[in-house]
Amino acid sequence: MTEVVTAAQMRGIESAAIEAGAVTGAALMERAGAGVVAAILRQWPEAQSATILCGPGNNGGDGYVIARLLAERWWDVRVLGMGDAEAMPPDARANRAAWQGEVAPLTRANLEAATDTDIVVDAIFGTGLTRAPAGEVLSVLKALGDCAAPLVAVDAPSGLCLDRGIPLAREGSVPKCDLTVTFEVPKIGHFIADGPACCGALEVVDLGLSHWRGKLGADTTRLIDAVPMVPPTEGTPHILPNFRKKTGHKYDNGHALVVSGGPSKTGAARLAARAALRIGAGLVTVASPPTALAENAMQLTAIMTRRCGGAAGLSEILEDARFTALCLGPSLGVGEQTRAMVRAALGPRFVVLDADALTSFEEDPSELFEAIAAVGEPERVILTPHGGEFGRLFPDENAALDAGDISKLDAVREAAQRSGAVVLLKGADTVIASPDGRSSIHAAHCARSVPWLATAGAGDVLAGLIAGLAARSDDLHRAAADATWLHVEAARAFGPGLIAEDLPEMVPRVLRDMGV
Ligand SMILES: NC(=O)C1=CN([C@@H]2O[C@H](COP(=O)(O)OP(=O)(O)OC[C@H]3O[C@@H](n4cnc5c(N)ncnc54)[C@H](O)[C@@H]3O)[C@@H](O)[C@H]2O)[C@H](O)CC1
Ligand SMILES: [K+]
Repeated sequence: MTEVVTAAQMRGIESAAIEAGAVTGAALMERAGAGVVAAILRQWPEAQSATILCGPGNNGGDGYVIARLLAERWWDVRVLGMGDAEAMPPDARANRAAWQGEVAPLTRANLEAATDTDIVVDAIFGTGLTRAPAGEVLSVLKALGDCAAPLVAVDAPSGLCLDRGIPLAREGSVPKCDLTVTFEVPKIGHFIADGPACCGALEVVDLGLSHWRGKLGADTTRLIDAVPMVPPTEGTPHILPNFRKKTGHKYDNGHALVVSGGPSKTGAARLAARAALRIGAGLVTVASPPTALAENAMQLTAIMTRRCGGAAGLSEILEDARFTALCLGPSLGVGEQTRAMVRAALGPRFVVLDADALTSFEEDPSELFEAIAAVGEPERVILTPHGGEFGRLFPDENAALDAGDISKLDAVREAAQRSGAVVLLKGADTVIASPDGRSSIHAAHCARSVPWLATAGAGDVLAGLIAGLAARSDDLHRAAADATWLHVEAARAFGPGLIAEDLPEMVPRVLRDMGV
């Protein structure tokens, strides 16, 4: 998995390399600019003219490099520059001085006059954005949304906070780009909240700063799946998750238990159970209330059924230590009976709590967190809320997230600390955090965008995939990350028209295509 960093971490990586004498800032700026030019030429081979918008810092410096390199290829290049050249940082100033053409002021009027351009390059702000854009530059950022020409962002669409993935100024102030070319390592803001929609396609230029790799610390956020490097590497660069089953007995691949709701509320459990079996749990059993046993049994074959009378019945079933993972919550009903079942479920096995198992603790989330703490074994429980359920369990973190004070990543990290559980907050951007400090982000955007995955029952399937992978795993966070990736891959493999029932059926094809 690729690491993703904050703007501050990126500045640290860059300055450590320069201070160590491994590279000069000027050389980095040249590599950065050349990487953007290569990406533009690859994406728009017919283009011949560009308008480059350069800011007052090193992001602008990259812009002047891009202008020079495109002009050397006989492109018709126009530069709009911001700020006083003398006030720019040294490498940016040098590249501005090396630009032989004119630099017109970066104004909305000058941008709107540039109608005859094939490409617009946004090199206004990158990792150094410290405050909300205002005045003329804000006006320019808003006008960029109306540009007819393709828009390429250097490092970031200007105005986007690279830690939170939200605009630093008011809504509408971050241009929606067609391509964002970032450097060395992608940043968190490229993948969460509004980041993916503003960035468009994302490419990463390797600046050759290898010294930092593997040294960022265990709490560095991981990206589930990788974005293409520039130039593209051989083969598909995505992760090959831990999908291979163990050879041997079916019990060597674990036994997952999925708890069903009552009569006419049983479909969610069967969806989760089928997903768990397809992803490779050795055995899967649906624990069903006696009144729904016939309904479940009539619709299950490879999946077994067990009569389960409430919390006491569940405790009895779980005396069998061969159950290695449990999924509880989908269509279970909200109330004390579900709370009691959650208390019965927590123990020496992986437990996936979803849907009603979460909402049942809305009145007093601390009751759930105390029950999790009482298990005593770390990272045994995962909570898989959508946005609404997250707000019910973690109102403080949710309020700070809504206010834009913290990122989705930080909100989920705090939720993991508060609850003592792995927390997976669903969305087109899914964030997973563990109490041990690990965190992962998955962004289903651009080529991996699957709007048709927003369909009834898809969440039940995700819970089942996690339970199925956890049943034969010793790492719940990893199981959740792999399941999240597979869930999107299955939806991509099916395409539009998908319903939740299709998802487990696509798992074999995805596994086959991966060479599992
Ligand atoms: N990371 C790397 O390895 C490399 C990065 N490069 C590029 O450099 C920028 C970061 O440069 P920096 O000078 O630190 O910051 P910016 O250019 O993003 O902006 C700083 C500049 O802008 C002013 N400023 C900040 N916010 C505002 C605002 N709201 N309104 C007006 N002005 C603002 C601030 O005061 C500074 O003057 C990185 O993104 C890369 O593109 C290297 O070139 C290559 C290696
Ligand atoms: K930019």
